[in-house]
Amino acid sequence: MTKGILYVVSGPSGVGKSSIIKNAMSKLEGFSFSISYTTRPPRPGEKDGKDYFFIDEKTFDKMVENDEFLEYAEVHGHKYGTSKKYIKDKINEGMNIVLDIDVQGALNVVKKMPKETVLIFIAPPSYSELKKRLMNRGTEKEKDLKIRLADAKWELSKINEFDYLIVNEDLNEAINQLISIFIAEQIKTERVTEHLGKYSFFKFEEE
Ligand SMILES: Nc1nc2c(ncn2[C@@H]2O[C@H](COP(=O)(O)OP(=O)(O)O)[C@@H](O)[C@H]2O)c(=O)[nH]1
Ligand SMILES: Nc1ncnc2c1ncn2[C@@H]1O[C@H](COP(=O)(O)OP(=O)(O)O)[C@@H](O)[C@H]1O
Repeated sequence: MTKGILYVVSGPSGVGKSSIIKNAMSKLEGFSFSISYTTRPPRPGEKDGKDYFFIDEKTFDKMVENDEFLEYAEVHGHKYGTSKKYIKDKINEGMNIVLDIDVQGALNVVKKMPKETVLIFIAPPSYSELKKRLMNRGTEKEKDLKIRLADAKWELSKINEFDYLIVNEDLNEAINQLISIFIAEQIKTERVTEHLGKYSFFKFEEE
């Protein structure tokens, strides 16, 4: 069975990660989104089990204790974690997984699963545009907005550790670029040659 690929998408808050991922995934089959656990309160319109699994601090700490996270981190003042079981099961079933996690989480995932992981960074065209998008989204209070913008500086300093960089200026172009990465990674020679059993050309036989 062909193993799935772990596509890890990171970038500052408000850059457009969710918008790009949702759109790209709606156009492809064989991709599954990893729903994280978080202690952050839900925003209006967010649903438990769809956007996140919303849990309290005690439950989160218990999950850490039970080693249930592939990675977890504190981001913008709240805790977030990726389910280890979900990732391992899906990858082994051959499903491609998309993660929307922060930079610390991304760098931890690639350490744990280097062969399966592809790191994709989404950057804003400018810092002022990032600020504008976050303000327009209107989901954060002044204090949380400031934290997210301050954290963006550190996140942007880690771009060079990523395999791909998408600058989200035009949303449609960014979506197409993400889809291109998804597809190109599937046909990398090293991945394809591992699973050539069904193709006869590899045996150089005359038909
Ligand atoms: N390390 C880690 N980061 C996560 C996880 N889930 C979400 N995040 C990140 O946490 C940050 C905050 O996410 P969220 O609260 O949805 O706010 P938003 O980025 O402003 O939409 C983002 O950078 C997410 O990518 C996770 O399981 N692990
Ligand atoms: N290319 C773009 N141009 C203008 N606005 C955008 C673009 N991409 C996303 N947005 C808007 O920016 C805001 C933040 O996007 P979102 O997907 O929530 O970001 P993230 O998941 O990275 O926090 C949303 O209001 C979204 O509609």
